[in-house]
Amino acid sequence: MREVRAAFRRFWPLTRGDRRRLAVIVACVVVAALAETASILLFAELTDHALRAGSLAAFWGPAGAWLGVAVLGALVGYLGNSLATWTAERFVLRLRAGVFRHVQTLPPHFFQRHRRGDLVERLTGDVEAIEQMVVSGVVGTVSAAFSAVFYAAAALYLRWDLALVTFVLAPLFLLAARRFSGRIKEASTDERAADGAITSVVEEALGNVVLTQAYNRRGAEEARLDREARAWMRASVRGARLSELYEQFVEVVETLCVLAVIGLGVWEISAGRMTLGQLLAFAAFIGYLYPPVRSLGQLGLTLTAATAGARRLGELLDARPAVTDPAVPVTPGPVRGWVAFHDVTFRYPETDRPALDGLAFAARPGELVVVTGPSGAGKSTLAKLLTRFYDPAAGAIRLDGVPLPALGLDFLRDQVTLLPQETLILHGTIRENITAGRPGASGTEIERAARAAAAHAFVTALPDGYDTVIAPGTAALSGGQLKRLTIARAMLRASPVLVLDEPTAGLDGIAARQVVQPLRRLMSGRTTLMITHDLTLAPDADRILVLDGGRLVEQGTHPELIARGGTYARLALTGRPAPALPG
Ligand SMILES: Nc1ncnc2c1ncn2[C@@H]1O[C@H](COP(=O)(O)OP(=O)(O)OP(=O)(O)O)[C@@H](O)[C@H]1O
Repeated sequence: MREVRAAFRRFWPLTRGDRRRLAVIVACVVVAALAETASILLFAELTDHALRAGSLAAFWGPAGAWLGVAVLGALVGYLGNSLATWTAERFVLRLRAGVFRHVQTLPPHFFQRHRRGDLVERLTGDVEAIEQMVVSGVVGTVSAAFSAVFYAAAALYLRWDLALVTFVLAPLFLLAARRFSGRIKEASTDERAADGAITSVVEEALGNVVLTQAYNRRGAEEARLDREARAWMRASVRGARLSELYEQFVEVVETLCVLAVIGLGVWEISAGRMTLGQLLAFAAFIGYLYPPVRSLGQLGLTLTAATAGARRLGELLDARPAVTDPAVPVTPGPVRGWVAFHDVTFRYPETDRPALDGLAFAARPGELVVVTGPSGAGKSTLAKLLTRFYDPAAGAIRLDGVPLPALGLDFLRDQVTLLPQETLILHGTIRENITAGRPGASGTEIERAARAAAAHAFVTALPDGYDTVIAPGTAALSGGQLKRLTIARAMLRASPVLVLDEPTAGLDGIAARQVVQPLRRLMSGRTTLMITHDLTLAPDADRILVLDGGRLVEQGTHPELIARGGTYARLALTGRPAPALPG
């Protein structure tokens, strides 16, 4: 119950803006319950005055009133339910948008540590589970509570002594619900986790379809899905069985209660202390009273099941972004592109070895700095720090003399364009893919960027030209062509600093050569940090940094470093790092 309260406290504020609507829903629910109560009392009147007496004259009055009450109940029922659905969906919309907004700010290591399918499940299934608790849960509780109170009051009004007997039995339902809730929660936690695992397996298998087929791993993937699907099936069947068991148990208890009332009633009628109409109405109230009491018990079960989703969503919301915007960002004039690393040390969360250790260098506006070194040296980490995915643990990074954390994040990322290792393609047209660099760019600007990226010719050769729809993993274009589209996208950005992470990675010799000219055009006039193992462009560099184990081990121009005969010379000549020294 403590967990339910905590989850409720966390997510209830999201109903702000809809509270008045919730009040209207509650009012509708109350009026509907009142109408139901009135119709049962009218039924008693009809039985006693019209039916038993066989009097048509006594029929019209209560019949008309009953019809009126039924129409009123139908109207408010419709209004209340429509409003409740609308409010519940709005809640889901708001919650999902909020969680999605938060997830988008999380650092790269968060996404490496969580399976994507599981995150998808949290943003879909778990979000809906919380709605069940917060909106539908509240409306359901209020509706059940008011109905129970009205029916109980009417039963007391008809026969207080009989009513008290039936009330004594009501807590049985709540006791039963309590007994079942722990086990149902366990089953639904397992079910939610298994849902996430299934989505992950399907997502991963579809993403890796080439590996699956080429290495004959279809059987293994099917077995993986089967394992997760069976876990889901077990949890789902267990949950359904428990709910069904609870339902049936409650059904029997309810029958017992109704029989007890009828038995007592027959006795009362035989003694002349009760009319048939009263007994029928009384039995109807009992029949009506137990379902809301039962749903109050059931609600406890729904709530405990929803806390499983709330906990999973809470984990997402509790993950903190690695960097935040400054309260009052510095807004410098036009950035020229001075980049300086001052003794920068950085360690990824939960690792003990620094990925960068005391790194210091500077780049002047328009300079090309090539960063090379063996795998795992910290090169990509340097790119992540300059684009501020993380802040250094020690030291500082400055852009035009301003420490990066003092600049607004959006501003910084407008100044520093990152071309990451992977060719990132959006689902959309080629035009949309290029304009992602600068939304609102004109057709002429797009074409100019595409020409500079040597992409215009192959794009216009496509039947749909710039309107060709492409998607991640598309086969419509080659790896080199897609790379040139991403260069065109970067070209559109008027940013003074450029970070290229392995721009020729994954391209063969010819494709790599085809991107060299576009890259030169892209780099011209911009301060560029090019991270690469491919040293084709190294002779153009104003400076080459050689990293190893997170440290800067050599620095200089191509001829200087070749003459020195160290790590760089070995990398340039053999493409391989120097062998590690023994000891
Ligand atoms: N998200 C992460 N969590 C923990 N450690 C990480 C993470 N990313 C990188 N590392 C570690 O940091 C070190 C530097 O990694 P980095 O990716 O910067 O190397 P790199 O020089 O770019 O390598 P490569 O040339 O293979 O791309 C490595 O030891 C790596 O294992």
